[in-house]
Amino acid sequence: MRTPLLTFLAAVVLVLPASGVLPAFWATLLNMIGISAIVALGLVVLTGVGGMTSFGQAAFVGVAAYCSALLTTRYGFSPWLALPVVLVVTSIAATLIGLVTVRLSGHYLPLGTICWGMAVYYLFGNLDLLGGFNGISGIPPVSLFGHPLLDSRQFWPLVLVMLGVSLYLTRNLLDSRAGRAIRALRSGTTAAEAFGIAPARAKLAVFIYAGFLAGLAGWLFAHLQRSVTPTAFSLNAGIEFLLMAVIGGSGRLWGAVLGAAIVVLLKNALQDYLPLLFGSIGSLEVIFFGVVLVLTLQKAREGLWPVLAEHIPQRRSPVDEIATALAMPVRPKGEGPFLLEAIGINKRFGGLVAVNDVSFSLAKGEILTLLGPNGAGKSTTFNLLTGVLSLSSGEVRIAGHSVAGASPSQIAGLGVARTFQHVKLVPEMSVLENVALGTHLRGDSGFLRCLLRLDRPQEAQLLAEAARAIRRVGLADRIHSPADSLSLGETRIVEIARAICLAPRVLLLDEPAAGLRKAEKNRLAELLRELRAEGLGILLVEHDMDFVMSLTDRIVVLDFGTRIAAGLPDEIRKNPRVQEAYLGSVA
Ligand SMILES: Nc1ncnc2c1ncn2[C@@H]1O[C@H](COP(=O)(O)OP(=O)(O)OP(=O)(O)O)[C@@H](O)[C@H]1O
Repeated sequence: MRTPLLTFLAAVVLVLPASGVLPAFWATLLNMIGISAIVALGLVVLTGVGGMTSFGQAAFVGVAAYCSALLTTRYGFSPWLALPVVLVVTSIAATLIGLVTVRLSGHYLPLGTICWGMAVYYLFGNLDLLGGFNGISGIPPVSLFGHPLLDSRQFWPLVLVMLGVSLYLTRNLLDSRAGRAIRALRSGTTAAEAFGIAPARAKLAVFIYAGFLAGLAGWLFAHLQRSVTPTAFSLNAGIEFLLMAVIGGSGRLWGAVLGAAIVVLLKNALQDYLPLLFGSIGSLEVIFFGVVLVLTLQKAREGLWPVLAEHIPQRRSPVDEIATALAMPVRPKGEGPFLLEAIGINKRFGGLVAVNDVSFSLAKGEILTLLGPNGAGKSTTFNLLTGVLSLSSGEVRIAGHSVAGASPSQIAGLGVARTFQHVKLVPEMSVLENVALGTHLRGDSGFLRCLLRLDRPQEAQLLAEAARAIRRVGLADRIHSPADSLSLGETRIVEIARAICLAPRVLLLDEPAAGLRKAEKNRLAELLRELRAEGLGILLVEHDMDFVMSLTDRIVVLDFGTRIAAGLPDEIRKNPRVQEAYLGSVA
């Protein structure tokens, strides 16, 4: 039922305008919706998924439109020949601007995009080569099979095909290893980096992709309008594009199309009717859009598409259970008897010494616990071992190799996986997708391969590996649940499954039993014993003494950042200094 209906609708949308039945005015509106939706799609990925708010996308549309206008009017290029040049030029412009922009964070990022959005607009208006504020006219039409697309009705199928291609590529991207990496960045970079994702590279790639889509839209715009002026690419236009993504649903593909349709149609209606009500006061629609934006953010924070999508049955592709297992990662061979060594490590925060000359080592097939009262320096030690914090002095060695100055991604690459005291999952991603982030370093499908869907065999392997880890930790019935629907205990277990997916040699678990019920703790202890038997070294921070004492091989106790004791569980239990500092305080 669904497929014939969709086919019928698609045929109507494609054929009706092109057949000439639809008035040219409506065909023009359809074209503007399609072109705007392509720009908004870029913003769906950049802002909605990647968390980078940009008010400046209209500048890239303008760069592309002016580039095509120049090439076709001055240098005799055909529009089709100009297209690849336009896309390359826009992507280069996005790379150069992106290199500066993606380093910004917080409110500096949107402010930065406003600045370069305005700068590019004034550049268009002031360059004689580009015709100043009069722009460039006489742009030739695009021809298809020898027929020039002179009329907006003839142009529509071209816009529709380009929109379809953009939707297809973007869908491929989001449903892939590269897409997961981008989605992980929205909840901060710490967890993403811990699994080998390089945030700066992922952000730049998204920025260029959004610029590329804006470039495609700019080319279409130039050859639909057949003239370009700076006004079409002003900051106002940039704000409208962002509005489309937000109103439609900034993280959703179809939200871009819905948002573009709403904003284009509303703008057209407002420009017709507001002057009748208020006289010819200019740009009143901007105020109206402001009100719509505030209402959307209050009533449907995720935009309107998710509200509609609730009524559309979701199709979920099953995990390919028989996908071949991933190869074990090739890592530098271990030197010496220990997987992990902390040698006299220190961390100072201003005048506070959080970790003071602490040393310990972790062997293969061993569980070592770091004990200590609140504020003793355990989490800081974890962050020093994993490269999240830099050492004030001392040395960390992984499998005998010093990791001085290494980033969290590089340390993860050496086989160190971790969980977090404050769970760091991506709330809107499913358990499967969250756990699959742990496989990131075990795949190599890049941005382009993912865009073109050439990553399918490897993607099936990555997802199958994630599904195996989820089954192993006992959460198979929650595999497709969104992470934000889980209990605290379940989220901790999901973090462990994600860590296992890295195929680690060293596993660092920060309070894994917090929030777990008795039966869940027993299952977790069983799992950790299994992992130890497989040769992993496990470093544990945990306050639950029964859990620790039944499981751990050795204990190191910290107090005020200093190591006050180390030994077997029984020795630690009897140590008076420990009882005073820690066990005494919890007894
Ligand atoms: N980024 C930071 N800047 C300044 N001080 C910090 C920072 N991170 C931790 N500290 C301080 O370092 C000390 C050790 O903190 P840490 O979180 O490592 O303790 P912990 O043993 O993990 O405690 P808990 O069990 O409560 O998590 C504390 O006094 C804390 O306030």
